[in-house]
Amino acid sequence: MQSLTLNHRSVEFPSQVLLQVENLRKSFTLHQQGGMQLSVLEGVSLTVNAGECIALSGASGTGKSTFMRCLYANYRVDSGSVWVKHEESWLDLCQLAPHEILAVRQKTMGYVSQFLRVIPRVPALDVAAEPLLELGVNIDIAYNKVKYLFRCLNLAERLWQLSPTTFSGGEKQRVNIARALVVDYPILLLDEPTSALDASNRQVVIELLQERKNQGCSLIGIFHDEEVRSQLCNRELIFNS
Ligand SMILES: Nc1ncnc2c1ncn2[C@@H]1O[C@H](COP(=O)(O)OP(=O)(O)OP(=O)(O)O)[C@@H](O)[C@H]1O
Repeated sequence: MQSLTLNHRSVEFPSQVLLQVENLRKSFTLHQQGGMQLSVLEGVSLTVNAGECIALSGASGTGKSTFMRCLYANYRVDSGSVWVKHEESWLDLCQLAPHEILAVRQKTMGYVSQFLRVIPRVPALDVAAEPLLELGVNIDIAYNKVKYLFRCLNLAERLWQLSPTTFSGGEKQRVNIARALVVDYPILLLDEPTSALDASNRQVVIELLQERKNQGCSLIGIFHDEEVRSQLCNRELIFNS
């Protein structure tokens, strides 16, 4: 067991745990509907160990994406905690200042969103290398790592120096995956990472993610694809309306 004190609270989790969600509650205020409160998460808890893959499952509209956004601290929660093992400390993401959240995102928690945000004129190589460069990694090392991932993901070499603005959905998705895998994050959040891919590229992504799992990375994701779920996931967290 590891015991640390932070934010006036002592937390203790077994050493294999990387993420601990406690009693998370999130509601939305619908301002356009007379300030009506929509309660989406009503006390969700989850423990994730190193090397585990958890699928967030359940019908449409039950709160899977909302939960993911809370895990990445995109949403302010009503109550509850998201404890993350960041370097050797336990931090509650729900209590952190913006610059501390940024540090967790840079080193500990990667996120593969469904859609790549692209900037015209920035080449795919730079888009994918950016998270490593922000960590101060030498540019040649960063480019080599991205090139390795692009090759694994069958992204045609003629595209590497082009901005992904005009790429197909599947090409953009592979750039996005390379961008998330370029850093060895201990935790990866995945929002339908293979939704735009054909079967052979999907299999490549499954294998790359399996490799990360074997190295001890925790994966938490929304995987509508049954093939991805069956090959990767150890457990499901089922959301109900
Ligand atoms: N920013 C928001 N403001 C108001 N309501 C929201 C907001 N985001 C989500 N909701 C509502 O919260 C509920 C859960 O949405 P969420 O996107 O988390 O579901 P989901 O399980 O991911 O659905 P799907 O599988 O269709 O993507 C829905 O009723 C949705 O309308």
